[in-house]
Amino acid sequence: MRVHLCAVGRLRAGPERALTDDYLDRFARQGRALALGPASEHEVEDKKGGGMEAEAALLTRAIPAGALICTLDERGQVLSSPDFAAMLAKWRDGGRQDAAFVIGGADGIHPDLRARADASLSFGRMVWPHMLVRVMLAEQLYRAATILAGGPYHRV
Ligand SMILES: C[S@@+](CC[C@H](N)C(=O)[O-])C[C@H]1O[C@@H](n2cnc3c(N)ncnc32)[C@H](O)[C@@H]1O
Repeated sequence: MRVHLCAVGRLRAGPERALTDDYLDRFARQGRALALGPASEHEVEDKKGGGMEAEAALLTRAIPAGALICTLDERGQVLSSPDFAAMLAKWRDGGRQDAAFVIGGADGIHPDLRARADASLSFGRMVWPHMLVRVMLAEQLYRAATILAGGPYHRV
């Protein structure tokens, strides 16, 4: 199952870019034997100030047809890392080719796009900057792959 990170905003060169690249590389390597990944990033930007609605249209275009959709949202479900790994494995085993993780912009994700999602994942009730959410998601994807592979990275 291919993984897509569909995000509002560009991660420019800097610590968040370096960390995201590192974790997504590790995820690609670890996930290969698990039929998970690689993960690709799709960054969208609405330069006309169209707000959440315009961003939702761009995000919808970035999500591959037929993909399972997981929004990143502080109002979403808080999962343990093993539970997140189990969700990924279930999605992979369900036979869909693509899973899209959607990260919103400053105003969040439009309610219509949130309503279409198959899952909504929260990294706690605090609001994080979208760049950090991308880093954390990349790390959790890598961690999930190590959990599914039975590797030593994740310790309970
Ligand atoms: C700066 S936040 C915008 C928050 C916005 N006020 C809202 O109502 O969603 C940008 C994006 O980061 C992600 N995000 C921020 N905090 C999060 C959290 N605790 N859990 C999951 N995703 C989060 C969401 O995708 C959000 O759309």
